[in-house]
Amino acid sequence: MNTMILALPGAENLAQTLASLLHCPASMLEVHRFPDGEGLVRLRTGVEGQRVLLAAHLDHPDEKTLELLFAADAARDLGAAEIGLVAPYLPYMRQDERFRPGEAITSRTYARVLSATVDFLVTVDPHLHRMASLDQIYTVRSKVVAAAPAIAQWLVREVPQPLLVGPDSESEQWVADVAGRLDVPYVIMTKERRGDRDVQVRMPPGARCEGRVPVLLDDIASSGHTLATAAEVVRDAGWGQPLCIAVHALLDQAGLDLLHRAGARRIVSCDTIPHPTNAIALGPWLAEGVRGYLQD
Ligand SMILES: O=P(O)(O)OC[C@H]1O[C@@H](O)[C@H](O)[C@@H]1O
Repeated sequence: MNTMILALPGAENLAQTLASLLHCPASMLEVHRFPDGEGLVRLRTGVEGQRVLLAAHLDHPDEKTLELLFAADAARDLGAAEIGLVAPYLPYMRQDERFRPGEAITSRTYARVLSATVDFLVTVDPHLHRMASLDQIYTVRSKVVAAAPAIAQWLVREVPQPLLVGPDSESEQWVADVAGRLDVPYVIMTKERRGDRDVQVRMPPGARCEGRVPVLLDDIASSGHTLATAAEVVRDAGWGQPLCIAVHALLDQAGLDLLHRAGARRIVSCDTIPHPTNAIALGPWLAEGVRGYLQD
């Protein structure tokens, strides 16, 4: 079966990277906005009998998900044989519980919608905290690509003697993976979240830096408060200015300013979302993740 990549708006670079690594054509989705804000999508090339890989950056998901649903439905309607989604950042994974009475469990709802839309999904380090795997909420085949190998390779090149630091218990899965690949020590802090922009982070008793460069690593930087508070704790401990790494950089300029004010020596991210901090390219790992679905 022939495969083609269909880029949603903003994912043109991702689509071109995948197209060149997977040796298949890429096409850009056309989106027209009517004066009232409604959108109309149009596929510029035929898809009949083909496997269509939708490439999408799903930060700001409320704006982008409808375009994705319309594109997938149009492709299906126009005869696509199979539809896959390559979304390096999978949104709505954090609200996996009803924390207060009456709240929606949006991770489940979002998973149901995407599972009804595509045949398979490839993503990078989804925020699996209380869940063991995506299969608990996604009913389509899914492949999780780990950012850890790329982050470890980047650190080997850029930071001679790192000490990996996770700002909270959730981060240990990613921090331990990277530290294990580099054979370096790591420390996991404890975090208490009191609100969207109000967190308290504590260093575990007895933690030592031993002359290494502290590297704060988290899966998501959203408001930036988790990494900024952790950076302050690192500096208060006398460990110097930390390097901050996020797999998924959602933060805006105010978040970046917050991190700089907290004393981050440098802020870098993987390219799961286009962002000024992007330094770690995941294209080859994503392409490898997709290859498993291109057997016929
Ligand atoms: O503190 P901000 O940047 O807003 O949010 C990011 C944090 O919230 C958690 O779910 C993530 O794993 C990360 O630790």
